[in-house]
Amino acid sequence: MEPDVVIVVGVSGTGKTTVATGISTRMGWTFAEGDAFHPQANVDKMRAGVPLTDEDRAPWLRRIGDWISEQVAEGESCVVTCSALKRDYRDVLREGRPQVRFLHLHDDMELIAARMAARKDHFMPPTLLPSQFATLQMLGPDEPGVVVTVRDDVPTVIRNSMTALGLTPPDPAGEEVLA
Ligand SMILES: Nc1ncnc2c1ncn2[C@@H]1O[C@H](COP(=O)(O)OP(=O)(O)OP(=O)(O)O)[C@@H](O)[C@H]1O
Ligand SMILES: O=C(O)[C@H](O)[C@@H](O)[C@H](O)[C@H](O)CO
Repeated sequence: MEPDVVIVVGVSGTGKTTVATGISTRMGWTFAEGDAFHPQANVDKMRAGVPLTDEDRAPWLRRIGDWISEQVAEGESCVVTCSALKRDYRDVLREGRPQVRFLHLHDDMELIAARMAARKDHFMPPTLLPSQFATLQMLGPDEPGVVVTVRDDVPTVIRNSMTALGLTPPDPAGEEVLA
């Protein structure tokens, strides 16, 4: 069977890591944290409160794409986080990888800013959130995937995301335990 690939996209703080790990656990898929593929210079820049440019993001997107290709080559279904704010970035991730679908987590800036403010030990400062929204191009109806609101609690957002993507956990009893 063809492996499934889900890329969880959206602005910083929208819950990509939280939801992607939830899907990975429930589905038994491999998971990668997109932030781990940033060159150190990108992390330093974001930590200093400076938004990344297209040039900064290019090597990062390539690395994430390479990781996905490795999973597919091994027949592994996978879920990976990557803000992929622009359609061009998502096109890079999809190019040559027909399995890719996007889960775009989204809500208004006020809600996400509050969650970022409460989050500890993360390099991304909440001051960068307005630039994330300014750069964001919403997932288009002609792109593969779904848009899900993140207003609900974590188990509900994970459940809504999986339903929207048509994903059923191999062991349905597992979901209650994890929720
Ligand atoms: N549905 C939710 N309800 C309440 N809090 C949430 C929800 N989803 C995520 N959070 C919290 O919001 C914060 C941001 O979530 P998370 O780190 O998963 O976002 P992210 O999109 O991966 O961020 P980044 O792109 O900056 O790495 C975390 O502290 C997380 O625990
Ligand atoms: O494209 C970007 O501007 C960045 O990559 C960010 O979105 C971060 O990777 C991440 O969200 C940090 O928390």
